[in-house]
Amino acid sequence: MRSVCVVGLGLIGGSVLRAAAAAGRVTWGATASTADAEAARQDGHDVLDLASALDRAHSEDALVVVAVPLPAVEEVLRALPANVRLTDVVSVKGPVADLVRRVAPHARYVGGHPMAGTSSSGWTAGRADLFHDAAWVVTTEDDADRDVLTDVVDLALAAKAHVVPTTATEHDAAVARISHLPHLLAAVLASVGADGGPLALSLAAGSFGDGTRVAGSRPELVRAMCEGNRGALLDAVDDALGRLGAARGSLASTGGLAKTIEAGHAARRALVDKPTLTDLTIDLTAPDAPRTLRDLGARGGRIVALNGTTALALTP
Ligand SMILES: O=C(O)C(=O)C[C@]1(C(=O)O)C=C[C@@H](O)C=C1
Repeated sequence: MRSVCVVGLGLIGGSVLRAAAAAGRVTWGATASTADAEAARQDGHDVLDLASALDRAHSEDALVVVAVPLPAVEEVLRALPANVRLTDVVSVKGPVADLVRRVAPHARYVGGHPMAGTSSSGWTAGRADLFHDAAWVVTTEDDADRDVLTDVVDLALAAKAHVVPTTATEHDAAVARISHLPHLLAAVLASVGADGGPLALSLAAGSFGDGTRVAGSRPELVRAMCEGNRGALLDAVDDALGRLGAARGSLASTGGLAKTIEAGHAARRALVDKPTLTDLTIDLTAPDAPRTLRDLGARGGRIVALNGTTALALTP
């Protein structure tokens, strides 16, 4: 079992460290936050300064997991020893891959992104079970290091997530729609509601609470996430504005909103209805493995188990 070094011990990094430790891995971490470091140590985890944590990762051939916000990634990459096994959990993949190519081209990098979180932050908000049943994206570019790909899949499965393979570009376009746009819409919705005054807020119930939950996240983290995916997010915002404009038009002219509401209802049902899955075995070391995995991800398939060099995957 590969050892795991987590850099950044906030909600996500702290949860990765806990999950890996709970799965029996040797783990240690590093963080620039004194509060997170103290809290993690109090919970019995090994927290080192960044240089020592990375040195140890190098000498023990561990997997380094970068779990800091995008604006802080470059500094961590600059501190990396040569040829280290590297992944990250940042919510955009293209910009991180570009940084790795520019700043740490020697790193053996495969991007990752667990699709789980809460609106809380910091070590104390983390949980070992945060990733249970969550999707954990693994980027499978054609030149992906097969060994590190296996390490990242293995870590995700140890955290009881399932792995969704895709490319950085496809990932960024997808999360713009299902994560970054919702964060932006939640911020807008929260402001619109609050501007309704004390009466409106005193009446706020399920729909307003659900729709604005993530507006409670730390603003600088949401900002880093959205700005880091600017191009894809602008496309998603344009799409949303177009649909909102059409809905406004039909509400104003005919009073009929049926099309918008029925389309949304069908889309939501498709999200909730689980596809039927069948077993499939993939050799992760095969030359065409990245492409095979990407095809699987594009069809809504996922990796749910690893057996040596093979992944047992389920596909619709
Ligand atoms: O559930 C939440 O609070 C989240 O915001 C989690 C969420 C999302 O669903 O948008 C946010 C960012 C992560 O990169 C992945 C998942």
